[in-house]
Amino acid sequence: MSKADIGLIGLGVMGANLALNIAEKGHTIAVNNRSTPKIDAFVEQARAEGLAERVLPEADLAAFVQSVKKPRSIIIMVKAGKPVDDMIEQLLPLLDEGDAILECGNSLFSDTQRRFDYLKPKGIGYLGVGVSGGAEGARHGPSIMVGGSKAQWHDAEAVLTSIAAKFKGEPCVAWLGEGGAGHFVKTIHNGIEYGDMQMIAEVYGVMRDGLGMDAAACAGVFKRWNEGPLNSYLIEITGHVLEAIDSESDRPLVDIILDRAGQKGTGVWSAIAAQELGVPATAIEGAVAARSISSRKQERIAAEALYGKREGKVDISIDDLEKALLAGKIVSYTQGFSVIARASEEQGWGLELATIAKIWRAGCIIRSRFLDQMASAFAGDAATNLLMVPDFAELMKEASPALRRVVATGALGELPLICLSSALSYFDSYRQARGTANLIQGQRDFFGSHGFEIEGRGADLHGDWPSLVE
Ligand SMILES: NC(=O)C1=CN([C@@H]2O[C@H](COP(=O)(O)OP(=O)(O)OC[C@H]3O[C@@H](n4cnc5c(N)ncnc54)[C@H](OP(=O)(O)O)[C@@H]3O)[C@@H](O)[C@H]2O)C=CC1
Ligand SMILES: O=C(CO)[C@H](O)[C@H](O)COP(=O)(O)O
Repeated sequence: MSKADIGLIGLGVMGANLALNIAEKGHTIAVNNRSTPKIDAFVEQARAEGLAERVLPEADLAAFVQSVKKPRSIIIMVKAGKPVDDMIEQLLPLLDEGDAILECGNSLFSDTQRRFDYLKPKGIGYLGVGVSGGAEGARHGPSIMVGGSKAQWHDAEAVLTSIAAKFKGEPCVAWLGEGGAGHFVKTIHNGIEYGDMQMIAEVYGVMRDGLGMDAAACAGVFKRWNEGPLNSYLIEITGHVLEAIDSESDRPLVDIILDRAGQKGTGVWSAIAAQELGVPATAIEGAVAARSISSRKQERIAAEALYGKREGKVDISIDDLEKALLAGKIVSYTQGFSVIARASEEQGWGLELATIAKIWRAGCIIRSRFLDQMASAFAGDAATNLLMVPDFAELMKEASPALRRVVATGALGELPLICLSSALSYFDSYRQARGTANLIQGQRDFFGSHGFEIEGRGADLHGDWPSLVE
């Protein structure tokens, strides 16, 4: 084979599937992986899929780089963090000016920005590319969020567009902004994914523990919901997860999976970014906290023994649960998009919320019917807070009473709804013209002379507080 159109390093779950996708779309691809058995397994897979003639496997990194056409585009799809920096250092002496690295893992956006700045003076282009859709998405069409220099994007555009998911023919890929913009948007995508998953799990908890429904009955509800306004990939797979039976025990698989959620970092990064930007993202924060609580299994066992096991049924309709999920989701997406909008202002990225909603409509884990509505809403309205966009305000007016009933029922029925309840509290705080921070300002001035404002009298005023010293 002559030189490959593009190179890819890291044949794990995502890299292998992305490479097959690229080959399937007619591009020749050189591949490399740290451990060679993965290269052999990949070649076998490519052969089985009739794509071997477009694949150029190279176990030696220098030979791999040499096997790619100049100016080279090299995708890195390895574990995020230090492995990416190590890989860049290994590649640097092998690359020529004008070559580009496309880093497609879940990297922290500030790492991407640092790498971009480090490589620029060396004449090496760097794109930080967020890829979502899991193994299936990578193989058949992911959603792709690109950050970096626009010129570099133009060089990679044809390949990335060819492999991206399509929504009614429109490719779910876009250049979003300079430096770390793509990875920032991917991080918030994952934060929203955390919120969606947690709210779904909470509603499942109400069905299982509060309504006494078995896994099959819950599966039936999620399948039905997937036909309505909640239609989405995550609702769809929830139905499948709930109906799976473990062949060894003949029990629903979900009933024997340990209730301890893993997390690799993007949820936490989303929550940290939101806090640093001063944008409330209570749904994402609640979802991250819920995963952390879930991981403390032994503590929870001890606490249940101390406080007693909750028991008994609650009185809530399936219809209310569906609407509560919809309202919670609106709040969570409102928060996620607000974080993106604020970060864009601070970083000068010029991110377009409508474009982001559009490229999330297919391919990614949070794809849903709802995102199409959101893309139209952002396209037609300057508002960055979805709760103020007329269509979503109508939806919220209709669905929020159900969210309130579900949260109240959960509180009285001792069912944990950390994400749904924080979404409701955000909504109630956001729509309250006169809040309670007046008291906080009074307290701050009392103990620290921090000052407060009185309308018509000006800012930085102080109270004549009593001394508590005896
Ligand atoms: N799985 C998913 O659903 C998604 C994952 N991602 C992100 O994509 C990236 C890859 O994930 P995924 O494919 O799931 O991971 P896997 O665990 O399946 O594969 C990890 C890959 O990284 C390589 N690797 C790890 N450490 C090093 C190192 N120090 N030097 C060189 N290579 C190294 C591994 O090589 P070796 O075989 O030698 O160990 C392997 O090829 C991550 O950033 C992940 O967060 C993004 C979207 C979805
Ligand atoms: O990026 C992804 C999906 O969009 C990955 O699947 C990611 O690993 C999910 O995050 P976590 O492992 O923390 O649940």
